[in-house]
Amino acid sequence: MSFRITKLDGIVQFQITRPEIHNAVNHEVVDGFALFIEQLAQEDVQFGVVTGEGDKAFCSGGDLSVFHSLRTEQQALEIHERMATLLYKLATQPVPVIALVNGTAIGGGAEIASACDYRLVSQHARAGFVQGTLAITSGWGGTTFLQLKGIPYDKLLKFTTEAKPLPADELKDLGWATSVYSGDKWAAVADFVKQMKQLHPSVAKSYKTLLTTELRKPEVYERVLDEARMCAKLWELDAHHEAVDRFLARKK
Ligand SMILES: CC[C@H](C(=O)O)C(=O)SCCNC(=O)CCNC(=O)[C@H](O)C(C)(C)COP(=O)(O)OP(=O)(O)OC[C@H]1O[C@@H](n2cnc3c(N)ncnc32)[C@H](O)[C@@H]1OP(=O)(O)O
Repeated sequence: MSFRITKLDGIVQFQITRPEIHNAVNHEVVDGFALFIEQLAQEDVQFGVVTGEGDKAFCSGGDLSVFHSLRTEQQALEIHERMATLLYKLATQPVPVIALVNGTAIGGGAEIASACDYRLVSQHARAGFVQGTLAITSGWGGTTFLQLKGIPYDKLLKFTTEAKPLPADELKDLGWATSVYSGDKWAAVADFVKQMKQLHPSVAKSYKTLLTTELRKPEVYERVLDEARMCAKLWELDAHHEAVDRFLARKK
């Protein structure tokens, strides 16, 4: 199985369990995300956590060996619209979700973390929208989420266009990392939620609902779908397919 969902003490955890390929997202992980979002709707759930197995990678984005078989704009649009819709649902459902960025978060992996409410980033982790190195753009809503969450326009434009992973301290300066931790990731989560968990679950859910009023407007979901459409349009071009070919052939 490419993911694991566990529930303990009011916290539902979603872990990508593909450490051998830096927790890249395949179709099974996408299906797992849909299940995770369903489980967040249970009455006794206070927080969600998304993380990657191991200590090297949170998620390295779409699995290039799987998604490389998608050649046309229409073929790419299907998976991008599905993932963008799931991340929009994650961002707008009432339960606060923590991205426990235990390692490299790049491409769609950085978009997944961007859709979460908090980003708890390991001191050794790096994160970036590297899609540009493959001649495409973010396609799962990540840029829209970050703009709506208040990352300054010029900083966000540079962060996306440079397509370069940043270290934890720069992610904090950017306003992407909520906080930076060192040591055990689960202890970091426990410490982060300690005070909030002492209050009635309705408090955290109500404040998230209040603060996502803008995000929940229909025109924002349309913007997220436009982001998927933009990526799919670039996906079809030779520049993208040649870049992925180079990545997959680099060790041969
Ligand atoms: C809208 C989202 C968008 C989309 O899906 O359309 C994307 O997310 S595009 C994909 C963006 N992600 C990438 O471009 C990352 C590609 N991977 C890397 O740059 C590196 O693997 C890195 C930096 C994650 C780790 O580098 P390192 O040198 O430490 O390790 P290796 O490169 O040797 O990786 C080990 C092993 O994992 C495979 N791998 C890693 N990431 C992916 C991936 N995203 N898809 C498929 N396979 C991946 C890598 O090929 C190695 O496999 P091996 O068989 O050992 O060569």
